[in-house]
Amino acid sequence: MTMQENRNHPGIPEFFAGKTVALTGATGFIGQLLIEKLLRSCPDIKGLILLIRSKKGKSITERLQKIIEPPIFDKLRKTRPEFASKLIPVSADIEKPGFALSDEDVQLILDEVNVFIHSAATTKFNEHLTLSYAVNTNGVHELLKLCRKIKNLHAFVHISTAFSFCDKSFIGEEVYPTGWDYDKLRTSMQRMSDEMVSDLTPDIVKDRPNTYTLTKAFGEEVLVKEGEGLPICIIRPSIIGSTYNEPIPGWCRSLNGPTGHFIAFAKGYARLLCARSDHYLDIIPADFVVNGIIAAAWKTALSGRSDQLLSKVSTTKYHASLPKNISREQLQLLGYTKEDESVSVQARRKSIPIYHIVTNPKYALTISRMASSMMHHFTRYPVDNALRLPENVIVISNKFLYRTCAFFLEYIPACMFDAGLILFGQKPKLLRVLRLLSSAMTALQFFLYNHWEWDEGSTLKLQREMSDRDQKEFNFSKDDFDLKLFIERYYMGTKRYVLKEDPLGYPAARRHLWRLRVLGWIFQFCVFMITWRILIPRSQLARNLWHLLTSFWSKFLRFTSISSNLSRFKMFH
Ligand SMILES: CCCCCCCCCCCCCCCC(=O)SCCNC(=O)CCNC(=O)[C@H](O)C(C)(C)COP(=O)(O)OP(=O)(O)OC[C@H]1O[C@@H](n2cnc3c(N)ncnc32)[C@H](O)[C@@H]1OP(=O)(O)O
Ligand SMILES: NC(=O)C1=CN([C@@H]2O[C@H](COP(=O)(O)OP(=O)(O)OC[C@H]3O[C@@H](n4cnc5c(N)ncnc54)[C@H](OP(=O)(O)O)[C@@H]3O)[C@@H](O)[C@H]2O)C=CC1
Repeated sequence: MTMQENRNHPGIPEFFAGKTVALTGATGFIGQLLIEKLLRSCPDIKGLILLIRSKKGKSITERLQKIIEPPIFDKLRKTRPEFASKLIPVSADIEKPGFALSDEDVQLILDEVNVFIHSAATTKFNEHLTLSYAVNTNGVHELLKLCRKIKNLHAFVHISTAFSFCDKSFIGEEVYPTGWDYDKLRTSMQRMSDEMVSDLTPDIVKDRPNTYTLTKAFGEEVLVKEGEGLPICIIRPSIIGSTYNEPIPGWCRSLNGPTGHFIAFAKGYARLLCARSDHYLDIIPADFVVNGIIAAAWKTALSGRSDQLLSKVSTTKYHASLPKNISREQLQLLGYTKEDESVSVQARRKSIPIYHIVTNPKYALTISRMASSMMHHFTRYPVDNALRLPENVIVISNKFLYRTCAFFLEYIPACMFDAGLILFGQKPKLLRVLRLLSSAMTALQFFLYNHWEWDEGSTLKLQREMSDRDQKEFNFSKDDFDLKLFIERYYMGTKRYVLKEDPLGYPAARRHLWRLRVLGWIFQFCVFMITWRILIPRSQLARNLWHLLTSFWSKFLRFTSISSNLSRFKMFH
């Protein structure tokens, strides 16, 4: 589809008019934003079928109410108060066969759905492989079975991650082989106990940092191997931050990604970051991701099946490297395969449209610049009740040095603080927070030490193919993107929506910071005096130094009083 041809096609809102969209992951961060954006910017959409599971004793209707509660729906509440009537919740658990959908709900989906967006995933990095596989890999397999039966499906949008192939440093628009036969692996895991799977996980995960990225990569392979004939596309966002502009700037809601660390630094819980300071942190605004997803659905629907393009694609043979600590026989039993793939599978790896929604080094900030820009916000817009004065985030790349510094600068003060809390009859908390942070830091480490670049060809082409109006309404272009402003909004959003602090509470927070600063000076002075008083009776050198200092001090005082008397004398004469 050339740009000119495409301009004659319906625009995005026109395409969605009268269409029904099904969405998994509706309760998630991206799912919630997608619902809002589709209802706001595609007002004639017929409806949204939301696949939700009941959780923690909450029914799906109760959970739907929670989805539309946050302030991101305020605009819609004002302009289209009846918007919720377009939302149809259906009970679906991705971990279960056929999502445990009722017959009526299956029929509703088959009859009504035109666009399917698959956003559900377990995003926890350290999830048990069996559960991660069930949701992130088998979920895709179950969904494709369902989609094949849908009467009028125009597009299936699968949300993956820019890190699904993070074992490579340049990530192209293709689904690389993981080296595993995911189906055989599933069968093997079914025969094993949870402990056995846990023991083997490091060998299975191999060059990847966690089960999340591996099972997401498998999810993409499912699309390659089982999605033939369907109008599929894949979205790969990098680290999703808060919203940049819409529906409100700075919207975020969990500690995922860097948010937890922003809070820890702002509150003064932590001061150190174990990372390569010259590396880029590829954080992308959530509204760019949502707009990219909607635009990709539109484009996929207009382009048709991805395998129509098969003939144009050349094939390459891949040779994935073998895991090291496990024998070849064991590996083959588990499902590791070196078998050659059919030409059609090889071609599909490159023919499924893939959209990288990333900042890429051209627009990203290095970790050290991000840390210093954060520092500026911490003091300008302080958080309430900071524990310690937020100071410059110290980025240390050497892991041993980091641990040593963390012991002195974070753990010892935390122990002292917790001891103080216990003394005043309160529950200790700082050590627990530091332990959580350290677990998060270990989990995120891989992303702070490695460097990636992504091919953005299809994403840029997609932008060019949108009409001027749609480019504005569904913006994900970085042309006018101000990363520093985004980081500021992200931080303010963290404060307002995650910490739930009053945006007008700065004067009190600043006064609190000032008190902390004075307390810090008093503390440093006391520590100095105590150490000194201990040293003076024991060391001649300390005594000499003390005399030197006091004599300098008295000379200085005498000099200033003489010079001020002199100047007074000059004034009067
Ligand atoms: C100045 C520059 C800064 C840069 C700063 C570095 C940022 C570098 C980002 C890289 C990010 C890559 C992102 C890839 C892009 C996707 O594709 S993935 C999608 C994003 N997914 C995530 O971010 C998930 C990350 N989180 C996890 O994997 C797990 O929660 C963790 C961190 C490993 C902890 O797992 P766990 O020990 O099993 O504990 P879990 O039950 O999950 O949580 C326990 C507690 O920790 C808290 N917690 C969870 N996450 C965090 C956190 N990040 N911090 C603090 N506490 C946390 C929870 O709220 C919970 O608190 P309580 O409710 O008990 O009070
Ligand atoms: N956030 C990020 O930084 C990035 C995210 N992504 C991808 O984007 C997508 C959306 O992420 P995000 O919204 O942030 O994730 P969230 O963790 O906020 O949401 C995950 C969603 O998946 C649902 N889900 C998980 N397990 C099941 C299950 N067994 N049955 C039904 N639903 C289930 C959750 O439902 P429930 O509320 O019931 O648990 C929730 O709605 C994911 O595919 C993720 O991999 C990619 C790159 C970065």
